Amino acid sequence: MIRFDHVKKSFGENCILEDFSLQVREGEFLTVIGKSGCGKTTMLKLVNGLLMPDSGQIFVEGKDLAGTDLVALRRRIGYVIQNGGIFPHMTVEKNITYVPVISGRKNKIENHRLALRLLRTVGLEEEMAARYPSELSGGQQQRVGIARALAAGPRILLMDEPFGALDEITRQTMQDEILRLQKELKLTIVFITHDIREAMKLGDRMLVMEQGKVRQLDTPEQIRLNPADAFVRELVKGYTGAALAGHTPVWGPESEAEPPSPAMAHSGRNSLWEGAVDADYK
Ligand SMILES: Nc1ncnc2c1ncn2[C@@H]1O[C@H](COP(=O)(O)OP(=O)(O)OP(=O)(O)O)[C@@H](O)[C@H]1O
Repeated sequence: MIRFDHVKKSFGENCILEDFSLQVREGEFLTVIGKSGCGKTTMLKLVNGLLMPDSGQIFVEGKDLAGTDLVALRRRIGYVIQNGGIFPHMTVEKNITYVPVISGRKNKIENHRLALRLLRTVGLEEEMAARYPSELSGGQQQRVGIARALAAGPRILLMDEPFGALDEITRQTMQDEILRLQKELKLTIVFITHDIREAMKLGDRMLVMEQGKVRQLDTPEQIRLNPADAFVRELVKGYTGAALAGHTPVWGPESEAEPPSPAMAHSGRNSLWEGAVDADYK
């Protein structure tokens, strides 16, 4: 479904991905974990053409992105970020139908029905369609973000720390919901997280990244049982320890657990994405 072939991506002098190769299978749930700044978001943005590689090739659904209409591609691929990335000045319904509308689907009755159906799909009441994002809880906003990403009927969903800002109970509910949606809609999902337990729970396979390189790509079970090196072992040790102690280690500001190294702590950089999303679809 997604293939990176020897991809290189730099920002100026700063090489972020070098000789990066990866295949994501159709219908797979791939979780991606690694230190802050190791290139996870860069990798994700390369999939929907928000960034282009310096060299190497990227294929989505078998097509080389180099020869693809990137605007059309972005509208076809669902994209969910922390806090949902929904537009505060639009009602929930307008948010959800945003991509269909800018893609030319102007029938108001059909769009209204679509919004109500998607609200039900993500477990929200239909009466929320008329509300503004400020009138929703964080978890509800995240659901609206997912509903919006699903509006164009994507086969691929890219999720960048979507549940990072949620409390533990809401986060677990959302994790179960996204697993249900993935099976129901047969989605291929690439999901970035800083939470090792989330990565283990959701992923059919897990990609552990370090400095723009694949450290290990395998099932959560194999990664737990056979960590490829000391870096992965450290990561898994955090998971096992936390599981025994009964809490989730989150490499973020809200974490009670120490991250494996200070650099592992999350920078919270995703908030920079807010407001940029509108442009991303155009
Ligand atoms: N548009 C840009 N211009 C210049 N440098 C960038 C740009 N986008 C990202 N970077 C740099 O590239 C590196 C990788 O960033 P990226 O966002 O991919 O990391 P990440 O692994 O997703 O981090 P985090 O977990 O903190 O979100 C960082 O050093 C970042 O500062």
